[in-house]
Amino acid sequence: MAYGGVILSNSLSFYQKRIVMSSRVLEKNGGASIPHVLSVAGSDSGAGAGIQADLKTCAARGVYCSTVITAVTAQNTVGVQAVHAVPEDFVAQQLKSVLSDMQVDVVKSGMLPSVGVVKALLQSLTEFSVRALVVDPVMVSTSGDVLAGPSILSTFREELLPMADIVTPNIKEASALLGGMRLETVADMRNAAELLHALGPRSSAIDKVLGDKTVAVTTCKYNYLIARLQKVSCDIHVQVLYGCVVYDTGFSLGENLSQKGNVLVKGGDLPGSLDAVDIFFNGEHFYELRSSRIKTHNTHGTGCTLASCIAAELAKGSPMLTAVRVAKRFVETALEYSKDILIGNGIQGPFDHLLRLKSDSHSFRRKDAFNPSDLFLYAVTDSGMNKKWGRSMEDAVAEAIQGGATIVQLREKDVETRDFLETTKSCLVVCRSHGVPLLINDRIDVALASDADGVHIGQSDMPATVARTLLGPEKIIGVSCKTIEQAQQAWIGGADYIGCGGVYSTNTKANNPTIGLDGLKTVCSASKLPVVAIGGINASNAGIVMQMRVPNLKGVAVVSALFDRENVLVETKKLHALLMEAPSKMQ
Ligand SMILES: Nc1ncnc2c1ncn2[C@@H]1O[C@H](COP(=O)(O)OP(=O)(O)OP(=O)(O)O)[C@@H](O)[C@H]1O
Ligand SMILES: Cc1ncc(CO)c(N)n1
Ligand SMILES: [Mg+2]
Repeated sequence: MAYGGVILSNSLSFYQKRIVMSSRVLEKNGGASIPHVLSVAGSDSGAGAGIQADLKTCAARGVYCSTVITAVTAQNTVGVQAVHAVPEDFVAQQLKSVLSDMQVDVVKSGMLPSVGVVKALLQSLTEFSVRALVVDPVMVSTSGDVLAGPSILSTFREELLPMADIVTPNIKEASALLGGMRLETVADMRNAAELLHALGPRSSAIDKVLGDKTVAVTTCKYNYLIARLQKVSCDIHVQVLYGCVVYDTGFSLGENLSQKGNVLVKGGDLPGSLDAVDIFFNGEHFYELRSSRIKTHNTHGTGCTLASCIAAELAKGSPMLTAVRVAKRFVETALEYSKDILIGNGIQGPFDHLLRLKSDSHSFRRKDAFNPSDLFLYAVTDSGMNKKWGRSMEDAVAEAIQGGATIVQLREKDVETRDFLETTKSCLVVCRSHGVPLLINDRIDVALASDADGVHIGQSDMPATVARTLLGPEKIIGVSCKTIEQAQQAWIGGADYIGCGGVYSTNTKANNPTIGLDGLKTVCSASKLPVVAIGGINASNAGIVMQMRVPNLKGVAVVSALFDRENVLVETKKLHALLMEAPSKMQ
């Protein structure tokens, strides 16, 4: 059938232009388009909810997030102390700045403190097309403070909800939107979801469409498609724009887009419920989404997080129900991870979106990035030796530390990766409980996976600069160097120390030319990094190495002299005592 395909509303032609424009930009920069959520919300100074939660959620989900700030709140774990609404025209200005320049996939709204701000948002959505609108109808914080007053209700109901692809009220908000209806059970929540759907999402957009006899435009469709409605004769058909090519889907409006709106009534605050139950209703089916209720006080911002995660998943191309399920799981995981963290003195703390702050991985962490005096007695393990003497790696490490080792490196050339990772994790527990850093030889992947303190790499491993990029600024990187040039490269690459040797010949490294005491002296004198001497060092020659008193030499690294012995504890103690006695620059 004929559908003309040429009659475009202003917004669609704008969008078309933008597709063309952005493909030009992509061509020019050789870049790729990335999923993008625009969060239109309030700032929470405590950073658990609002804009800050949205930024962290999108970062955690791998989606870019731009922000339009509607209000600045003075807020903490106790409550909301003050609210400063951003002037409406300034909200409009921020919307224009972002939407006129960036290709936003999904808009997520949170705190909209006044009717004027809602109108500014609605106005921009008619000017700039996006694929979806997620509305979190924020009204009252869990602490009971009002973030958007009752005067907003009719605008929410009549103008914002109808534009939404999904609306995510909590129990109190659903009740307020439905004129104070009581919500006390899951059955009440279902009822509310149905009523809100009837009120709601997308319906008036469609009314507007039907009222407009020439052309109808809807702003979104998933999976990177933009849907467009067009009135042709008496039929309304849905057309889909993919890139700049127009397809007619053959669906008529009634069967398709009228089902588009979705409601999620969140039950985080449902009294007396053992599970955290949310009700999802898409106009056709109800889904009861359940997860176990995490016992924690750290739930501030769950609502904002859930909505921005839904937005992030939609931006990546997920269908709605999948996005909602992923988002619920994301909140549950973050709450479980953060249930014991302590931030603030109030009754409802924030949680950790990036799953990085937990105290047990930090309690014995080095405070400073790297302390060169840790190189004093450097124990390097060897699984062959431990096997020979019938002890586990964990026991060997524990004995070395008890004997005075100040840093440990796991040097395991012949173990399976899976076993190595498990061993590393157990050794980390031992090392952390003594505040001793644990490094991994060569295996950056194992260091990352186990969250060890760093790596020691050789000249044939990855360059220090690549290791630094992979490991980030906080991890320790040591590099084996024999020459001044290599030491210089290690410094440029962002290493923390160098291992210099072999000073004496050794069995632990085949075909490794020794550089002798002279070579060690030469490299140490030129090095900009602290140095640990390595290679054939034992109780009989450690004193000689140390008494050289060369600059930057901070300690000795030992393999066989500690681990190719029957009693690691005794040997380490012996070497430690010897090093302590020596009049050297090392300490
Ligand atoms: N203790 C909990 N354990 C597991 N999930 C929870 C818990 N509390 C809330 N949730 C989930 O978090 C999401 C947000 O729900 P909630 O009803 O708390 O929203 P909200 O009140 O708008 O949040 P807030 O105002 O704190 O930002 C829902 O999916 C809910 O089921
Ligand atoms: C700014 C802001 N937005 C949303 C909420 C709801 O949690 C909050 N407490 N603060
Ligand atoms: Mg809540």
